[in-house]
Amino acid sequence: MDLVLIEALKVDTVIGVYDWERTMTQTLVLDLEMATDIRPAAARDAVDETLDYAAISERIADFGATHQFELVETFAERLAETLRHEYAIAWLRLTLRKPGAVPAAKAVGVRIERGTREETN
Ligand SMILES: Nc1nc2c(c(=O)[nH]1)N=C([C@H](O)[C@@H](O)CO)CN2
Repeated sequence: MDLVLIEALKVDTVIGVYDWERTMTQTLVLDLEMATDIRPAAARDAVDETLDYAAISERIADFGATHQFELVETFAERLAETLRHEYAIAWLRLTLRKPGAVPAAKAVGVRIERGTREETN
């Protein structure tokens, strides 16, 4: 199965478990792999035959701007549900990092995989 990628996408959102985090926007960094067969799009050279990474990046930015969660787990799960509902994504791997949350770490976060990844030639 082929993958459409979005790497190191910055997403501004209100997120965190502490009171001080509820009054400010923080930036999450997102990596997304989405399984799809790219051959129809390649054959026709047509963006409407594939997962449009520009449109999906805008959708993710809008999701961040319109939702507030405490946990990165909740953000990841709800975003994955939303994308799989709105786009033909059979399988995805979403990595969500919260840079600076643990000063001694480069980043902390979660990685989830949802759906079924079919292997094709
Ligand atoms: N597994 C998680 N642990 C923690 C989270 C989280 O979202 N998932 N969040 C926090 C705080 O919001 C922290 O990021 C503030 O610096 C702590 N642990």
